[in-house]
Amino acid sequence: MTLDIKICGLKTEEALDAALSGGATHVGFIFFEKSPRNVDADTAAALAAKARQKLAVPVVVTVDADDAALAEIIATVQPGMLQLHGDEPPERVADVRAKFGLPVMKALAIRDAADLEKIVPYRGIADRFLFDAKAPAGSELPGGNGISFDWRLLDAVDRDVDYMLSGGLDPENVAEAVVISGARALDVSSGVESAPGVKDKGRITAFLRAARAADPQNREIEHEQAG
Ligand SMILES: O=C(O)c1ccccc1N[C@@H]1O[C@H](COP(=O)(O)O)[C@@H](O)[C@H]1O
Repeated sequence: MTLDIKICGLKTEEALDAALSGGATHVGFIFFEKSPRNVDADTAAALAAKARQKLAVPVVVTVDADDAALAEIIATVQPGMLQLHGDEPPERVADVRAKFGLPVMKALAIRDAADLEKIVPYRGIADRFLFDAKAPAGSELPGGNGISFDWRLLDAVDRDVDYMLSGGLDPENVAEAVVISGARALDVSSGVESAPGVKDKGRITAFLRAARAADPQNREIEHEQAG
């Protein structure tokens, strides 16, 4: 399996096209009013439809959203996955999964080894985890802060835990992140922007290229083809 790569916080067709043509497997849409990446449901729906045509998974990102808000967003956008990026407890994740019939990726904030224990009550409930860095004190955003955590911590994660690595990734550090963490899935937002909420298509392309080049699976394939 080659890397899953999610480009998050998309609001424009230009950025979406850069993500899709660079081989993004997932594209994320932020539904959080305080975020500079907040998008309206109709715009996200049009972008999601185009993503689906290219076999990329549209992911709706919410923060402690209630059922009414989720129902409206899901009906309009028709995502393939939900990313719950707030303080949703395991019961709420199970409830959302059951009510909306979509796979759920639960975001967990990581700073040190003890934070990885947060996985335990969600195992068997969340379909996937998203490990993001803890937001800095005073930030209004639970994600999208461009901050990394120590990728070596992920050595301790069981191999059967399906997760995306996020937090402060960018075209310059993603190769190192792949090598150090061993992650099989990546998620990026602010690291492919020219300003908060403004995606940069050159940085999206560079990120995808650098991540794919660092993927040990790709290197194996290239090696087999050469030999
Ligand atoms: O990006 C946002 O504004 C955001 C707002 C609310 C919840 C989650 C958000 N983003 C998620 O955080 C990760 C990490 O972001 P970054 O790469 O460090 O900028 C991002 O990939 C989104 O999934």
